[in-house]
Amino acid sequence: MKKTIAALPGDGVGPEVMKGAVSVLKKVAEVYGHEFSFEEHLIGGAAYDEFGTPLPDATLKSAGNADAILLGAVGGPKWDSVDKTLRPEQGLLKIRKELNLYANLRPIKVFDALVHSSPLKESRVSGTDIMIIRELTGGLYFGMPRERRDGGNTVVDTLLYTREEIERIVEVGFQTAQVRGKKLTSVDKANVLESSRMWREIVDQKSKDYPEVTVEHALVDSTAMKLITAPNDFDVVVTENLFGDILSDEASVVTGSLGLLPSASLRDDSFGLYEPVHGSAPDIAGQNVVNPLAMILSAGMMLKYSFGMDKESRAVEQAVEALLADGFHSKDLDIEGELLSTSEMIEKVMLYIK
Ligand SMILES: NC(=O)C1=CN([C@@H]2O[C@H](COP(=O)(O)OP(=O)(O)OC[C@H]3O[C@@H](n4cnc5c(N)ncnc54)[C@H](O)[C@@H]3O)[C@@H](O)[C@H]2O)C=CC1
Ligand SMILES: CC(C)CC(=O)C(=O)O
Ligand SMILES: [Mg+2]
Repeated sequence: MKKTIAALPGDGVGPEVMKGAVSVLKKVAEVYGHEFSFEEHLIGGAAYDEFGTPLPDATLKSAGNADAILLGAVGGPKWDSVDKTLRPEQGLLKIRKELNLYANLRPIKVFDALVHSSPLKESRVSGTDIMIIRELTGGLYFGMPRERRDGGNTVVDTLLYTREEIERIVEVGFQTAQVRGKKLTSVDKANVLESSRMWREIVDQKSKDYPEVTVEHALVDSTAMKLITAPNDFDVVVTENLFGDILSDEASVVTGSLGLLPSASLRDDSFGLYEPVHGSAPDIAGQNVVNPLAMILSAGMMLKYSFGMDKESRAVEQAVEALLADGFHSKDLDIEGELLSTSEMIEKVMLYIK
């Protein structure tokens, strides 16, 4: 199969991990007889430095015309004083919104080789396999107004959702639960927030269409605790933008490292944007120590969700699983075995692709 992939490395560790995704995909193409071409474009702070905007029109246009998008990460202290509308993170929010990528899938899977490395009890984390489905184009990150008033002494952010926005993400939650363990945990703050109360109503209405799915409503604060104390109790979690952002970083503790979590941002066709859950990690950027596996696993998700290449996607996941089982690891992973640099990890994944 021939596919064009937009590669947007971004800032900080973004370019380092992007090299991993591109190299591994080239290896997959060679082994499985595909033709992948990569078009690289600037986004985030790198784009701001070059063009004065974190999402140049050319980047948006070619990314939108590609078969799928890979994105590294954006942001960093270098752009702290940039006007708020031009900050690197605004480029990321805008590409998600413009391309209508409203469903963010964040698998939280504990690899057998890493159950010891989790700071949590081994018996708790073993076998954990959660799919967090985060609404990605609404809520607090997008609602207007968002401003300072009264000479800067009052601030406003707006949590706004339409019924349609909630319905479509809740539908993704039910459909995912239907083909997985048939359990859906809907996470909200319905004891306080009006948006959460409507969210609950919609989940209850939709549950009538999915009688086989067991639905549980949970408040976000106690869910944050249970994700750590009983991660195995969760299967599919559906939640709004901010809660999903926070809970997924938290859930990375269960897996052993934030550097292991991939994500897919999808809409209703097969098009998608694939990026690690982590950010630009400026504290370790340029040191060849960042864990490239979250980005590589995101490329693996792209093969499955955008290209329908299930066996190729499995090959990527199995390569990662096998090299970890053999003890090869980056600095963030606390396991026995051989410590590798980022570029050595990438080479190793390529060798394990079968
Ligand atoms: N999708 C994106 O582009 C995102 C961008 N950001 C931006 O990234 C910048 C830094 O944000 P932080 O809060 O520090 O979050 P971060 O996710 O970049 O880093 C948090 C901590 O985890 C470590 N870490 C992250 N990824 C790692 C990996 N693959 N391997 C090893 N260690 C890893 C970092 O070194 C750091 O200590 C900010 O400008 C923020 O806005 C944050 C989250 C997502
Ligand atoms: C710009 C932020 C919303 C990025 C982030 O933290 C995320 O999507 O996980
Ligand atoms: Mg985040």
